[in-house]
Amino acid sequence: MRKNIVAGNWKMNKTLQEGLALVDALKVALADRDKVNCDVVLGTPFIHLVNAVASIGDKKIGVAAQNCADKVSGAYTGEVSAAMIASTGAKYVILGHSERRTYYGETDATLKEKVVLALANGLTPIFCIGEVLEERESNKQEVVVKSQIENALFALSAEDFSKIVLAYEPVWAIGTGKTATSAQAQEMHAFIRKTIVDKYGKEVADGISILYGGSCNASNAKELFANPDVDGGLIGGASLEVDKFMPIIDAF
Ligand SMILES: O=C(CO)COP(=O)(O)O
Repeated sequence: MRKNIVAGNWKMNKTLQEGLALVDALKVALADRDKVNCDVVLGTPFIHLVNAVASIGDKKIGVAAQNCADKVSGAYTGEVSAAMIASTGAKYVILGHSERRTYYGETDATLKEKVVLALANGLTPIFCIGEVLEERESNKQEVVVKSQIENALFALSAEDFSKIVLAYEPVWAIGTGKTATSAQAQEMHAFIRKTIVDKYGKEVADGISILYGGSCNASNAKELFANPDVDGGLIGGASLEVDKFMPIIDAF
C-alpha cells in the first residue's frame, strides 16, 4: 500500500549551519512523538546533503536533493549528477519543480532523462506537476498535468513507474498563501490516479503516493490529508521552521 509522506523543500534557504540546526531540532521533536504516521523527508540544498545524512544517522528521516543533472557525468560545470547525490546517502530527489521549469528552462524532455538517471542510481524521484494560474482559469489543469506526466514518465516500465512519488503543486498556490481547496486537491489527485490507472493499471496506481504542495501549512494540512487520494505534502515555507513543520507531520 502507498505511504503517507511529508516532505520539506527548503529551496534556496538555510546556510549549512542553519540547516543542520533545523535537522537537529526536527530529530528532537520527532523523538518526542510516540508514533509518527508518515515518512518524513527533507529536501535540502546539495551542500547540506552529506552532513544532513550523517546527522540523521539511522533515524527515520529521508534526505532529498532538489534537482539532478540530465547527464551521467563529465564536462558540465556546476551540475550535480544522480550518482553523486546517491553517494551522499540521500534517497530522494525532487524533480520538475515549477521553479526549475520556469526559471531554469526545464522541459518534459530533460526531466525524462533526469528521472531515468535518478532511478538508475537508486533514488526515488519526487516528481512535481501542476498548472499555472491562466491554465486553471481556462480549465486546462487536467490537460496540462496529464501531458506533464505522459511526456516525462510514461516511457517508464510499470516497475520503474511504481518507484516514483508524485507531487501535485498548482503553481498559483506555491508561496502565495492561496492553497487549493481540499476539494480541488482531491479532484486533481483523483484525476492523476485515474491517468495512472489508464496507463499502468489499478495496482500500480494504488501504490503511488501523490503529495499536495502549495501553501500547505499547520492550519490546512489535516483537511487536505484527509482526502482519499492525498497521501501527504511537499512543503516549502512551512518546512523551514520546526514549529511550523511538525504540526504538518502531526496532521497524519
Ligand atoms: O513549492 C512548494 C514545495 O515544493 C510549496 O511551497 P510553499 O509551501 O512555500 O507554498
